[in-house]
Amino acid sequence: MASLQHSPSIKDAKVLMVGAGGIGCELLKTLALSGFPDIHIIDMDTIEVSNLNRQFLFRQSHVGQPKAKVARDAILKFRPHINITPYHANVKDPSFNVDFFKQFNVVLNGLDNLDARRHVNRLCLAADVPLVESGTTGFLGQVTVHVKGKTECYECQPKPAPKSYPVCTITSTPSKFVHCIVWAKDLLFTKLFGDKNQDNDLNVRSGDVASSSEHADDAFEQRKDEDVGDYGRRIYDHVFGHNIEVALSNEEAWKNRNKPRPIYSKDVLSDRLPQQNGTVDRSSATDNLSSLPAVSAMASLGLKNLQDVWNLMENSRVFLEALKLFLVNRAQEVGNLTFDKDDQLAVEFVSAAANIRAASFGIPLHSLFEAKGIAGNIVHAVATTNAIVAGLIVIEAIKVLEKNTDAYRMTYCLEHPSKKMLLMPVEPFEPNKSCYVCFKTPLTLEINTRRSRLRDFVEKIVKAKLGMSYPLIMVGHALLYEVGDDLEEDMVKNYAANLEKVLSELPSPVTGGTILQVEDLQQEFTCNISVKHREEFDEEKEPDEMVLSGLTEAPSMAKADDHSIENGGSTSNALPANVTEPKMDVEVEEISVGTENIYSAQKRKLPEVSHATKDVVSGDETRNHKRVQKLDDEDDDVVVMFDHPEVDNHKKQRLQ
Ligand SMILES: Nc1ncnc2c1ncn2[C@@H]1O[C@H](COP(=O)(O)OP(=O)(O)OP(=O)(O)O)[C@@H](O)[C@H]1O
Ligand SMILES: [Zn+2]
Repeated sequence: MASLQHSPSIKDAKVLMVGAGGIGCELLKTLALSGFPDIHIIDMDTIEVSNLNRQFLFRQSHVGQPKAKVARDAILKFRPHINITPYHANVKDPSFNVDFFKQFNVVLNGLDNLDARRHVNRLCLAADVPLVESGTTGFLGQVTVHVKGKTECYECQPKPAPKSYPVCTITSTPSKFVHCIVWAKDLLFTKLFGDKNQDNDLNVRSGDVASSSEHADDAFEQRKDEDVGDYGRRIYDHVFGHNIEVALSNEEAWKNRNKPRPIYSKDVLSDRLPQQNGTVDRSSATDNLSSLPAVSAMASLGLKNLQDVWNLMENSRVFLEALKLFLVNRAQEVGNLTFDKDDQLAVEFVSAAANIRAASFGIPLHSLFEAKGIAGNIVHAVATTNAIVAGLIVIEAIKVLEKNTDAYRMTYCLEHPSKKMLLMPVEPFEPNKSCYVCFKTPLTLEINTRRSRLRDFVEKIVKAKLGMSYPLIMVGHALLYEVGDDLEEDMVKNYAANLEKVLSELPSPVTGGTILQVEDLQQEFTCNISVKHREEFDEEKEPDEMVLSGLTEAPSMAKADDHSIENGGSTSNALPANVTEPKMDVEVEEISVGTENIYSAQKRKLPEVSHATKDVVSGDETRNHKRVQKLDDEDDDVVVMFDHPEVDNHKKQRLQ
């Protein structure tokens, strides 16, 4: 340590850390102990109780305070002379522009989402500052080095979309518990407590049956003077009873499938539910009651163990109680809620609804603990992996500062030693010549230029696919659209009018053969898009009526050919927990990282085994490349499957 602290590369270094969560806390500690004198930290979060088990710089008393600032204060207690500058902010904030990034010798990411990672990647490229990128999920982890022109950038390799499911599986023919969870979370929860204007496929589709949507839409509105308890039962009967009956009336759909069973509240629950544990009957809510703090349905009902699998009656009671608590105690949030795995009442509602639906479709029921894991795409964090990854980040950062290019390694942390190795170092890849980010390779967009509006293009392509926040769109020298605070009023009006025009009717028409230049002013990132006019699109397969190709984005692991719904985490792009432990092979399926977690698993050929690897393996190279692969979820449980040389059979392990 002493020798490190005197290393000139460290002594003069100014580094930027993005993210002060699981990896970030470990990283800041390791940087401080290694002698880094000037550290800037950006983190947009405040501390939550659930962070305390592994984000060891934080204590109970810090809950609610900004992570970046508390992390700094904790470090200064034992390294008072270090310069630590905290920013409680989103790294996408415009003040963190290219000039801001240029002041650093290296940027170190400890983030938990793809969006922020892509943003930092682009700023590092624009500012020409090396980036050390990282991520962990459970025991798996990864650290990669990205130096402009020398190694691949963060976006050179495909990042698969979060797992998604065909809409009809979710709405009509669930066969796994995860399908019920997605239905409860993305459709029912959103319909009842979220944005009412959002498209919602909640109602059961049934080919021959005349759509009951008229009836259905009314069903979700609480009627004037309707008691909240009665409303809950009506919703229950509608979604678990009526909708299933509608679905069943389409005989054709059930020829080769097990028929679901309609469930009505009167068959499961007695008319009068006993009040437990002193629960107030809030069905006749008063203003006083609406000021009660957020509550838990299971607590009201005296259900204590998260790991118990509740029966249909218990789930039904939790469902009704949770619905009531939302409407009475959290009325102000209703209409704006999105599912959040850290929102206890939301988890209770979703878990109960998913279980009732599972009961209807003959799918095994699950505990709230398991349901939460599936709904939140949770792979439980392992503090040790974060510590190892943080150490590896610092090792790579030092190599970057010393410009020791040949020594750069991407390192994968594995769950089980293979040939006695838990860490797999690999030489970095060269930049990918077809990368639209670092190689500026043009993209191609198929679109109906006579039907799609500029707004569709901006929302669905520029923002959603290209990850741009402050876009500017040009054809030749003509500006079609831009955002910014300093725009003149008539420009703002022009751009607003352009947004509503179809592409071919813009002042500078966009038609087949047009090259659109799209730029993000903050990221200083430009890409060219070659437009191809296409008349027809497949409603199911291409619902956006736009097909962008040339992106380094892998297809979703689920059937990518179907209109689908994701089981995306609320804030992250974490994979569902079905990531397999690598098998020794000649390929690596790279784990790129999503939350503090890993989100992508792409097959890629490894170059020669790095020297470091050879050393550890004592010469036996050929079998020592790792392959990490994501399985299709054949199981309802959150499982990790291992295919390991030392273990003959696949071994399933439930996540703890
Ligand atoms: N755009 C962003 N700007 C700044 N900080 C970000 C951004 N996106 C994510 N972060 C930060 O990255 C950190 C990631 O840490 P981590 O993966 O441990 O997540 P967490 O939110 O602390 O924990 P968990 O998700 O498990 O509850 C978080 O502290 C989060 O605030
Ligand atoms: Zn690239």
